[in-house]
Amino acid sequence: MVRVKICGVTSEADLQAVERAGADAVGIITDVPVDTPREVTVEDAGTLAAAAPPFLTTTLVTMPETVAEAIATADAVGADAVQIHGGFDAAELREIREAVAAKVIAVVDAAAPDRARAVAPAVDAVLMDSVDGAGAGGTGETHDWAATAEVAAGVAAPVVLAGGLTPENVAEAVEAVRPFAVDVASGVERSGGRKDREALRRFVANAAAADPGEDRSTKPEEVPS
Ligand SMILES: O=C(O)c1ccccc1NCC(=O)[C@H](O)[C@H](O)COP(=O)(O)O
Repeated sequence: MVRVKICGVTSEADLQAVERAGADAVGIITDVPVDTPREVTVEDAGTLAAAAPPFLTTTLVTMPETVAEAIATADAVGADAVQIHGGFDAAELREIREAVAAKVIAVVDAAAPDRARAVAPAVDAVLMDSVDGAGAGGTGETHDWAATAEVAAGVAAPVVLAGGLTPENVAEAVEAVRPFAVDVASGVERSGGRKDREALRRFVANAAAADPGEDRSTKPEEVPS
């Protein structure tokens, strides 16, 4: 069953709505050098992460300039996972992963899928996204799902599909890519940074309906090169 992460929650009311809609994970965005209505302060990110109900995985989404900054922000927020935007190489991501008490998710520009193959062994998951020139997400743009499907089938790490997903296209995306999880920010909003309850419910239901229930919780030990 494909997992669902809802990204860019800015209030406790939306956090509860995400959980009630049946999502598996929630993204809390802080310390990003771009203008987005989904960003909260580091302090508020920590408060939101602490307020999440049990069994809803909290994910810090951030764009650090250095390894030290990534570790400091992860420690300050205390989320279950940390999603790292930026051009960190495998060694740097491994250093972050060894230092933080959280799963590490590397964001990869879907237009440059070779980086996914390079960093996958160093992280807990790879998130293939349609990023902007600064490496930020939340663009609302889809990308080449066939190329991302090749990544999902070919790397050992779980692959998360993001970029331009909506309640209307998520089923087609799941069928095309067969990802471990799907992730959405702008596609389930009523206005910037505020989630739409009905869109959340339809997104989760449509993603689940598209998944045949095949077990992708583990990857084969041998993967094609
Ligand atoms: O959503 C943002 O505004 C954002 C800004 C800076 C860094 C990351 C950001 N979002 C990260 C996510 O995980 C989004 O869910 C992902 O990029 C998909 O966004 P969308 O295309 O709007 O569904």
